[in-house]
Amino acid sequence: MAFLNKEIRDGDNQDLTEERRTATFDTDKMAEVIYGSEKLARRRREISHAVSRIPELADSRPLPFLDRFEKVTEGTRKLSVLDRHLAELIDVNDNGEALHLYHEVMGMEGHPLALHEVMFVPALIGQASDEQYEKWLGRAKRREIIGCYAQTELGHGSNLRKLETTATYTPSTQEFILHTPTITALKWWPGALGKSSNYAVVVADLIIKDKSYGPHPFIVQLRDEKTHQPLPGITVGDIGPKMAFNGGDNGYLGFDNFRIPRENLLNRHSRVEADGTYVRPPHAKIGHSAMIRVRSHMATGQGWLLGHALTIAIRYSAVRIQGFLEDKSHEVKVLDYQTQQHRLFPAIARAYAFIFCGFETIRLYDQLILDMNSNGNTSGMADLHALTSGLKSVVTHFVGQGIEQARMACGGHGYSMASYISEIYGVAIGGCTYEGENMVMLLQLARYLVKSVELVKSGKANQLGPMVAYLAVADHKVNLATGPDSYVKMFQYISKRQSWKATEKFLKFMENGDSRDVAWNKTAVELTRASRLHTRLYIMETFIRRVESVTDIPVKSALTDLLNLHLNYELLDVASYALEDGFMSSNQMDFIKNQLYSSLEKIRPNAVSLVDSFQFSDMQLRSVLGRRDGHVYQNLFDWAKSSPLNKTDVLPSVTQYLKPMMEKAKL
Ligand SMILES: CC/C=C\C/C=C\C/C=C\C/C=C\C/C=C\C/C=C\CCCCC(=O)SCCNC(=O)CCNC(=O)[C@H](O)C(C)(C)COP(=O)(O)OP(=O)(O)OC[C@H]1O[C@@H](n2cnc3c(N)ncnc32)[C@H](O)[C@@H]1OP(=O)(O)O
Ligand SMILES: Cc1cc2nc3c(=O)[nH]c(=O)nc-3n(C[C@H](O)[C@H](O)[C@H](O)COP(=O)(O)OP(=O)(O)OC[C@H]3O[C@@H](n4cnc5c(N)ncnc54)[C@H](O)[C@@H]3O)c2cc1C
Repeated sequence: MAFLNKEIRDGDNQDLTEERRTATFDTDKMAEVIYGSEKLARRRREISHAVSRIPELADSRPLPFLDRFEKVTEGTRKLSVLDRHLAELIDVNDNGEALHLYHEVMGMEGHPLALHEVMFVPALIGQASDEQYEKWLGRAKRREIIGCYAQTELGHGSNLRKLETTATYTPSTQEFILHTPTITALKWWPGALGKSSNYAVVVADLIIKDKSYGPHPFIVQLRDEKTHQPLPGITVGDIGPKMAFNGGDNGYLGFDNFRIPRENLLNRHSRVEADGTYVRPPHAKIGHSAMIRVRSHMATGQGWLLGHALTIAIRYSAVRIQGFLEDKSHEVKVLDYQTQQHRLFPAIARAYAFIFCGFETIRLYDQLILDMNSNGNTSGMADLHALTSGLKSVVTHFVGQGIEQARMACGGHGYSMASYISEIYGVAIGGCTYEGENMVMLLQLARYLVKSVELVKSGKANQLGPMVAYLAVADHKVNLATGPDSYVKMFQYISKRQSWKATEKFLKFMENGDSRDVAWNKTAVELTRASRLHTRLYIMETFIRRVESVTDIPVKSALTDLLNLHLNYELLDVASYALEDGFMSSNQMDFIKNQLYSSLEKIRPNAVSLVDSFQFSDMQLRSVLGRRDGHVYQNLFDWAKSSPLNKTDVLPSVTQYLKPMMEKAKL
């Protein structure tokens, strides 16, 4: 018999199988929606299956038991095995397949190529001229060279204009001299810089004839291509252990008057002529394109990370039996508790929402690149910068929260590395910092919102882009019972009110004599609130659009339940903004709460199937609690027994220190 949930197998934990039997939709069809196409969803399954038949690609031991050195070695070993099998496993020209293969095999703890694919190659694609393409891109794509993206310094990350590494042009030799003038100018943090990369895109302050032209990207060789030794004038190394990503070698880098040829300034958009004449780019911030790209991809990537943690927590919650409801002779699955559902189901809805929203943002990014490359049109940059700044901040924050709730939802075992949730958490919350610290990026979006409100105030509402048009719309009372559009209208009211209030507060400080920067700082918390609300509205709208476009009726129906939960949960979370001026009534508040509780009940039978639809393999999850077959307890015991501490019954530390202490106490 064919089941709708495709994870059902003989011999699985019965409680989990029972959950899977109640699915109202086909999990393969849901996976098509999650991954955007039938082909990618199917290929993911095929690739996972093919990987499982190559024993060398398996982790040699559970990763939590490896020390840092072993993690780096293990990641590199697997990369070399992958390299031999790449063409048989995937279509190497298909990014979706490649991304899945790397996640499956390499996990999320970092590896030598992590930044090569994510930033080095994209920076070349976005910033290199045709000649530079010719010289570097092929080599990079074939991985003859391995690169990273070295921008952040020990003393500066957020404020790019103050990067201290200099690239001084010398017309007599037609070279740039890269130099690290102070300790704070050391590049610090770049992924895969410390030990793996032999090249980097280095962002440095361009100086010509004593004049600074601000940060520019240069391609720089760091190590000898044969020996891998750092070149003379280069100091490079690993920055040490981190909260997560410990299979990766985030690094430091210093230059001692290191010379590179003039052609190494990535000069698709701006260049320096032989005589030192500077040719400006068409848009001042076009050099930031590699960052915009990663920010555009983050919502989807982070949604998947949240999906990992929830797959573990939901499956485990169906297997974990504890406490009673009505029948005192049978303990229940912890998934039956309303508090457990409230902890986990809204996060499932967010994971789906972030993935869908991310796809839409990636399309906007791809369109911008097309426009820039085909006709030099950079007009979409400001909009996309504002949007992705807000999105990366809101999504990473909520994903962190959601993963932490997933951990707590697994009780004591969630705290064990056997759950693997702490690793997922460490990786995900890195996103709150990298690609722009969240507060800093929220304030970037706020600049855009304030400007938009100022346009409306000065009678130029017709110049507003579509995403902020609501800032000029007159207020109307909303009947929430009429469906998703009414929730959007209520959210628009809240978001608009906050943007206006924050802008007016900011303007008032200036009227009272504060400088723009001081007034901005005094309003900053209110401004970040406006940015969050605007971004949550965008996420809500994209979720609605995606669900409306689904054609498979059972899938659409299950997604509609998730969407309704999302709408009610989101509105409840921000209701105080509309309650304080009476725009929302207390009856409406009760309505939202009741809708939310009834959504939890509706979703309950599909909970396991909604996370199964992510189709993460056991290898990818690396979690004893989240195993597909639900056989948690025996495997937890086996996992614990494999701890290196259990190799002997009596540890040398006991013999050497503990026993003498105990013996002394006896005297
Ligand atoms: C294919 C897969 C891709 C990605 C993977 C995605 C997700 C991963 C998900 C899961 C992870 C799983 C595994 C992880 C594996 C690997 C890890 C992956 C990636 C890690 C990479 C990390 C790399 C880095 O962190 S690189 C360093 C990043 N650094 C920053 O982001 C610095 C932040 N600061 C800034 O960007 C700028 O300083 C600033 C934007 C804050 C200000 O810029 P600037 O000083 O230049 O501007 P101002 O003068 O203040 O403003 C003038 C106006 O210019 C506007 N502006 C600024 N920037 C832009 C822009 N880019 N475009 C357009 N306009 C811009 C600004 O708003 C001002 O406008 P106004 O009109 O005057 O208001
Ligand atoms: C896992 C990881 C991977 C990374 N990979 C790379 C990489 O590959 N390449 C690379 O170049 N870099 C990388 N980075 C560095 C990262 O991009 C920076 O750390 C990040 O941009 C934050 O900058 P910062 O460290 O200077 O933070 P800071 O700016 O020092 O932040 C400290 C505090 O100051 C606040 N703050 C700073 N400025 C303002 C402001 N104007 N207004 C209000 N508050 C402010 C922040 O909100 C924060 O609370 C990585 C970082 C991590 C954690």
